Amino acid sequence: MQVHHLTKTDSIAGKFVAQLRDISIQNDRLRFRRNIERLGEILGYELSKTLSFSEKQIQTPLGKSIQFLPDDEIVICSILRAGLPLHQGLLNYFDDAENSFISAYRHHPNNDEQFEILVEYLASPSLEGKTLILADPMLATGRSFVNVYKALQKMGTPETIHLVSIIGSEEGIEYLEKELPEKTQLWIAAVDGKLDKNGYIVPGLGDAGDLCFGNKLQH
Ligand SMILES: O=P(O)(O)OC[C@H]1O[C@H](OP(=O)(O)OP(=O)(O)O)[C@H](O)[C@@H]1O
Ligand SMILES: O=c1cc[nH]c(=O)[nH]1
Ligand SMILES: [Mg+2]
Repeated sequence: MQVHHLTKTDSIAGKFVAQLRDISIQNDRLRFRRNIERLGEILGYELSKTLSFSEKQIQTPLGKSIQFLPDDEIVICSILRAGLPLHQGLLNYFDDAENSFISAYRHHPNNDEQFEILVEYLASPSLEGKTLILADPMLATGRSFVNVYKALQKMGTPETIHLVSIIGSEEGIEYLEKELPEKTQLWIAAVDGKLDKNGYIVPGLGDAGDLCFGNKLQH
């Protein structure tokens, strides 16, 4: 797996990540969602440089212009809930992409720290031969990305797989490297060192789904 780590080099993306993390700013839900969306736009722009381009002739009012345009058939798939604003950011740039939605949540069967990832809802076009962009802002244990990837296999085999995320853990990235095809590319804004006993990224940002949309009951 190739890892593209955005905030290794300084850019305005670092400010958006800082605002997502900052407890004095992150409870402004509108700003929180918009910062995820902005990072989706930036990560989407970066990954667009790896698409396949071909020459097209464009007629302007004054003449003809040669432009190189992407040929990839893109499907953006986001993992509910927290993937929604990231999905919107990607869709702002890949506006003619097809779209998939899939749910994944942490189910705590014994009301303790142990959890399993349940994947239930899936709506997707065929992925056969296409460029799949799988979006989830948090990559903690990596089990949501992997379980979702497995659930998507019945929709066909994508030609290219891009994972887009905002904050990941080193452990989660190692798990993806073991479980996902080698050709997978990960586009991520920041990588943190640790997970706590509840599987949350430290320092991370907290619970991305709740910060976007409000608390949910555990079940
Ligand atoms: O790498 P993992 O250990 O699988 O953790 C990451 C997952 O956890 C969060 O979802 P959550 O289950 O909180 O659902 P939500 O988006 O509905 O809040 C996040 O959005 C990822 O999907
Ligand atoms: O740190 C984490 C881990 C899982 N889900 C989140 O929203 N945050
Ligand atoms: Mg959550």
